[in-house]
Amino acid sequence: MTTSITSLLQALHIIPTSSVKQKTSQSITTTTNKSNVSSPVTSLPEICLETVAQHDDYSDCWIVIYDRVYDVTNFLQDHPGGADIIMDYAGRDATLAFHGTGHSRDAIEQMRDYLIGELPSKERIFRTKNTQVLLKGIPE
Ligand code: HEM
Repeated sequence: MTTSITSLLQALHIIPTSSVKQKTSQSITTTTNKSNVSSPVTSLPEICLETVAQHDDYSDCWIVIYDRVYDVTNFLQDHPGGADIIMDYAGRDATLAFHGTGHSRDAIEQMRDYLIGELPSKERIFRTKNTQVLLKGIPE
């Protein structure tokens, strides 16, 4: 369970993917993470929730997942779960619905194609300084 949460957080670039510390009975070794995860996002434009809310229809649909903003307008018709289910969250935060649906690693990788920005720090829920504290126990 911890492993799958760690993988999800790594794939979403909430925690680093570069290395994974593995505890063995004799020593702690550091190994390279060989999973097929692209390099972390560096800098993204800040987009506030008020702006996201203005993009809430089929011809212009933005959503927020884990404090990152995605323009999914061109993906709606290709979404395997259908356009309507995403439209329920158009212009809003869809993190819990996205996470609750149990998307595959491929789906998480695919999100990158639609990434356009991230929330300003004061509007973030997941990627905050406190999150870093909460994630302290998770291997980097
Ligand atoms: C950029 C955002 C999204 C991407 C790239 C994406 C991608 C995908 C992909 C590739 C699948 C196929 C199964 C899998 O590989 O996991 C899928 C299925 C699904 N997605 Fe999404 N999705 C996105 C957002 C959402 C959101 C916001 C919701 C919910 C509100 C959602 C609900 C679902 C559901 C219910 C399925 C299952 C469809 C089925 O198996 O019948 N998705 N999505």
